[in-house]
Amino acid sequence: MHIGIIGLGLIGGSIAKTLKKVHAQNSFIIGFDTDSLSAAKALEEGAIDHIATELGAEFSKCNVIFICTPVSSIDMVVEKLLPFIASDCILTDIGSTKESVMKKVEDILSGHTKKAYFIGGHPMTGSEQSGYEASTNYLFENAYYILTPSPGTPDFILFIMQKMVERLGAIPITLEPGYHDFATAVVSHLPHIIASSLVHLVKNQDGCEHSLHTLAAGGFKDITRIASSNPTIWQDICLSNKAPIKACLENYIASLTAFCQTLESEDSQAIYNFFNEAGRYRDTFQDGIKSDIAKVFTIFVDAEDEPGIIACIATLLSSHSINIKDIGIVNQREFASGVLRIAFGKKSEMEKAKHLLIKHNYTVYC
Ligand SMILES: NC(=O)C1=CN([C@@H]2O[C@H](COP(=O)(O)OP(=O)(O)OC[C@H]3O[C@@H](n4cnc5c(N)ncnc54)[C@H](O)[C@@H]3O)[C@@H](O)[C@H]2O)C=CC1
Ligand SMILES: O=C(O)C(=O)Cc1ccc(O)cc1
Repeated sequence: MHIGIIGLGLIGGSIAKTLKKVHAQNSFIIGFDTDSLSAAKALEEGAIDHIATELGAEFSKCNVIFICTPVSSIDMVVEKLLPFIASDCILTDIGSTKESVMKKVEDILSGHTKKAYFIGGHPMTGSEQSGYEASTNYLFENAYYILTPSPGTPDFILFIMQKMVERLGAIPITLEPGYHDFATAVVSHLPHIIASSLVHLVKNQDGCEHSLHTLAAGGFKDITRIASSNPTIWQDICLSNKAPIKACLENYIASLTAFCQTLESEDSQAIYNFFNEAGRYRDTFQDGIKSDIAKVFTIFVDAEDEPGIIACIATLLSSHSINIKDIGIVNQREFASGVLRIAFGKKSEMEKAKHLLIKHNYTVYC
C-alpha cells in the first residue's frame, strides 16, 4: 500500500510512526513537509520511506493520503495534489474542524475533472506539544477517531477508512460534520480558550514579585496544560469554527454570570449543588463509560460456506433500513465453522436484525 502524509508534525509524524509499527512490510510512506528538517528526521528514523520534493507526481501511486497540516492550508494542499493523484485515491485530513474545511474541499473537487474521494477525519487525541519531535507510535491507542463522510462518500470508502483507523489503534466514530463542529466546540475548543484565559488572568493580575506565578500550582497547572498548545493551530481552529465556538462561549459566560449571582446571594445550597453535580458527572468519565455514539452492538450468524452469504445478509438488512457498522468472518475456536460477525451502531438495530435473520431461518448468536 502506498500512503502519503503531508505535514509531519505531532499528528502526521504519529500516523507515520504508527503505520510503520503495524504495517511495516506492506506500506511505502511518502512524506512531505514545508519544514525540511521534520521530513529529514522522519526519513532518518524510518517513519517514512521517501521525502517528496513538492506536492506533485511523487504522490501518484498513493492509495491513501493523510493531510496533517494546520486547518487553513488543507484545501490548498488538496488543490495542489489533485492533478497528480490516482482517480481512486482516498484523501483524508485530520483537522480539528470539519464543516468549513469539507465545504472548501468539496468545492474544489466538484470544479475539477479528477474524481478523487475525500473523507474528513479527526483523531480526538493529541497534546499541547507540537512538531515531529513530539510524535509517537502510540498516540492513537484507544482514542476516538471521528470520520465525517459527506453524503456522496461511498460506503466502501468509509469502510476502508474505518479499517485504517483501527490499524492505527483508534476507535472510529462516524459523525455529521456540523455535529462534529458543535461537539468539539464544547469538549475541546472552549476548554482551550478557557485555559488560555485563566493564564491571562494570572498574568494580568500578578505583581512584580510574581507571587501568583509562584503559587499557580496543582489544579491550576492541570487545568491550564493545554494553554501551551501551538498558537497557529488554535488560531486556525477558532477562525474556522467561529459560530459554534461563539455560541458555546455565550452559554459558558451565562453560566459564570449565574454562578456570580448565586455567590452574591450567598445561596449555600445552590453553591453546593453546583460543585456536587459537576463532580458526580465528572466521576463518570473515569468509569470507562462510553457514550452511545461509540458503542457497537454485535451478533454472530452461522454462515457455512454458502457462496454469496455476506451479500444475501447485507441485502436483507439494508432492505429493512438496518445499517451495518461492520461485518466480517470470525475464525475463533468457539465457533466450529464459518461465522459472520455483524456490528450495529444501535441496540435497536441489532434487535431488529436478530429477529429478521431468525425469521429467515438463520442461526443467530448474541
Ligand atoms: N495538536 C493536536 O493535539 C491535534 C491536532 N489536530 C489537527 O492536526 C493538524 C496538525 O496539527 P499538529 O500535528 O498538532 O501540528 P504540528 O505543528 O505539530 O504539525 C504541523 C506540520 O505541518 C507542516 N506544515 C504546515 N503547513 C504545511 C503545508 N502547507 N504543507 C506541508 N506541511 C505543512 C508543519 O511544518 C508541521 O511540521 C491541525 O489541523 C490540527 O487541527 C488534530 C488532533 C489533535
Ligand atoms: O492535549 C490535549 O489534551 C488535547 O486536547 C489535544 C487535542 C488538540 C486538538 C484536537 O483537535 C484534539 C485534541
